[in-house]
Amino acid sequence: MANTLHIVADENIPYADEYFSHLGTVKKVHGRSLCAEQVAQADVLLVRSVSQVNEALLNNSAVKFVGTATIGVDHLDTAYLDRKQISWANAPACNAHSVVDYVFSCISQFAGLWQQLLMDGHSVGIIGLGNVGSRLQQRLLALGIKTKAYDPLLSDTSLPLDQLEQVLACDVVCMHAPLTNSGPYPSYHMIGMTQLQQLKPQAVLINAGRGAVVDNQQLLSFLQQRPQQRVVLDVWENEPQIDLPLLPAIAMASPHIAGYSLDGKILGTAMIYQSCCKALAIAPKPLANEQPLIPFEIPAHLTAIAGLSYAIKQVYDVSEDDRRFRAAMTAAAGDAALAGQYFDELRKNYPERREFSCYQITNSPQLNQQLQNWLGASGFVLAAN
Ligand SMILES: NC(=O)C1=CN([C@@H]2O[C@H](COP(=O)(O)OP(=O)(O)OC[C@H]3O[C@@H](n4cnc5c(N)ncnc54)[C@H](O)[C@@H]3O)[C@@H](O)[C@H]2O)C=CC1
Ligand SMILES: O=C(O)C(=O)[C@H](O)COP(=O)(O)O
Repeated sequence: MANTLHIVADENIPYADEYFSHLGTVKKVHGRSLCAEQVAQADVLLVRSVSQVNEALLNNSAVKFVGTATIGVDHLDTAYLDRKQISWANAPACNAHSVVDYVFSCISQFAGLWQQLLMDGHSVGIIGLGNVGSRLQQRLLALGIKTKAYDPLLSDTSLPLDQLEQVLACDVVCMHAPLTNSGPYPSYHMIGMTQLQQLKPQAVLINAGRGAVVDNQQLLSFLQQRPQQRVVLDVWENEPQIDLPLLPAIAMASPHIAGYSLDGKILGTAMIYQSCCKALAIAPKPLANEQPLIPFEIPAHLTAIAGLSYAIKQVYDVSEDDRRFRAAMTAAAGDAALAGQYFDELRKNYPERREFSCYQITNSPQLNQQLQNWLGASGFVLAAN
């Protein structure tokens, strides 16, 4: 079967040619406007979260494998795919550390927040303790920060789980639940006015899961009543045409890029390549992806908290995402279609961002012990003494 497949791939899947071209022809498409005609002749379909993969798209095609280079699968009608015996795969955890880096960068944006979490016993609540939530929890616990976690679908975890009310009462509340509309705990609009009112007034709410897990209209009403509440949104209802009046009320805003580290994206491609080869019984070709560590220094005079914030902001400053996003939305001047176009363009042209684990702090032996410990716990690589 090798070299004969018709592969249709979202143009925003990095290294699709490098991975897939030995299997056949790779045709690039615009993911958001993908239509049935474009997949009619395809054997393999490779998508991102912006393509709805369902009966309407695949009914007249011979697609045998669908791969999504993402963690989330809410854009796939997996029941349909299973019924039609079309193999499919996502890329679990591919960009999970990227999302955790995003949360760390957000925490660094709020003056005094690291101090409160690291020194004053403040806590982080996590909604959805899967691949992202559990990695976030591990890094926070390694820093000595208290966490609470709500995940009603997990029965087996070594750490105790909490009620939603307890998680909402934390000082930082991070949402990492997938978007689901069915089952015993559908997440669609699970955070509405009632839950928002349970937040502490000084708390920070971060949604880096899926937009519609938070009811955006109720969020806007809530923020009109409580404008000082700090809310971070990476994901929005009805992307790319977000509710523009909500934006000024949001403390830190980004266009669904929490998982957009280069490392997470490449891993997503590699994972669906492996799954595709397995599903079609093709031997995968070995592809080296070893990247050297990036050397990085921290001014040795900094206190531990200042040093941690410095390191995070130097390698990934989410306020730059916020600035670009607001500028683009302002330039759209209330034109919803244009705003949607700019939202997608920001994502398509996202600057290269590497994960914390790609950076080696070369002068770490000269830093104070507390800072060394915190940098290591945050995911940075420390140079040997
Ligand atoms: N903003 C971004 O760029 C990114 C967003 N995501 C989103 O984050 C979500 C989570 O990613 P992973 O942790 O890798 O997924 P996962 O599938 O490993 O874990 C999700 C966890 O959420 C739990 N969950 C399901 N419904 C819930 C509910 N109603 N309340 C609380 N918990 C619930 C599940 O039991 C599971 O443990 C993805 O589904 C995706 O939608 C993922 C990557 C990047
Ligand atoms: O992996 C996921 O799930 C995500 O949310 C991705 O970061 C989404 O990226 P796109 O597929 O929308 O480019």
